[in-house]
Amino acid sequence: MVYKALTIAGSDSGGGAGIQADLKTFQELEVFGMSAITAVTAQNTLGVQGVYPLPLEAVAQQIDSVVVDLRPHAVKTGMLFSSSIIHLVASKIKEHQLQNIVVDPVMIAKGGAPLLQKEAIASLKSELLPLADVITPNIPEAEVLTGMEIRTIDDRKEAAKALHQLGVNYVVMKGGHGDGEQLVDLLYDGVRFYEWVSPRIETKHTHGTGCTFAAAITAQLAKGKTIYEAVDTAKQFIQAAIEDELGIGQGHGPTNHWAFRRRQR
Ligand SMILES: Nc1ncnc2c1ncn2[C@@H]1O[C@H](COP(=O)(O)OP(=O)(O)OP(=O)(O)O)[C@@H](O)[C@H]1O
Ligand SMILES: Cc1ncc(CO)c(N)n1
Repeated sequence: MVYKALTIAGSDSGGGAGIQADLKTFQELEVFGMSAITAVTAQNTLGVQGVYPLPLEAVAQQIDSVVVDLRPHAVKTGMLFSSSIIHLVASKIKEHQLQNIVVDPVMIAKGGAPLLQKEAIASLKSELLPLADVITPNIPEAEVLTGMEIRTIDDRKEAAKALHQLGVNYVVMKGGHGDGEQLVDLLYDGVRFYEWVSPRIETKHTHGTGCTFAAAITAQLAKGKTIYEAVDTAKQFIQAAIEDELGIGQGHGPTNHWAFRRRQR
């Protein structure tokens, strides 16, 4: 059986985040990766130098082309940029009855460059989240989506419940932006909370951690793994990718997408 996953996201010319991180991660986890590019960014480890959204027609056609011929087992969304792209992606998910939808609600790049227009947040909540099986916000994204201030682990749990209420089946709240030496990632399935606690790795090379983590979840769901198994593997994947740093670029470098595979030997 060949498992297939589609990423609908922005291109990161620097190769560490966006479409490139997703495809590399799918490949490393032995899932055939396909893409529909929403925007091209000129980007490197120092920041985002340019953002060029594609015409809606180009985004629609890429999704149609992939789906009618190569039907994916799972779909990940990343940088969607505008409310019109969000509207389009939501209608394509419905039209093609796509399954295992993982929404990474990408809003800003590490250096602060906006990857989602402010006015698109309402469409993200009302149009895309009700179709999502999984959402993978970091803490600032969860704050924007819920309007809540998140300080404690209990706050994170309240926010996860609020996101679940918007129609998402599984909320995976990433803990990279928390403070303290321990990192806590949470999974909420509407009934129970599951936690992954790990030591914070001291490094500046964390460009694309969020994309890579969500892509690993998507790849595992494509293979039919449960959400718990998918998050567990994604956690090991990102841990290895941060630990075995490549140390490339002058700024916040990319993670190491082949580290997890090498450790399996
Ligand atoms: N310094 C770190 N040490 C260990 N794990 C980390 C570190 N930073 C992030 N992670 C892990 O990486 C994953 C992504 O988390 P994070 O909250 O950084 O996502 P993000 O902010 O969306 O990333 P980005 O926007 O850079 O793509 C989580 O599983 C998190 O626990
Ligand atoms: C294209 C793209 N998507 C997502 C992110 C978030 O890391 C980024 N920096 N660039």
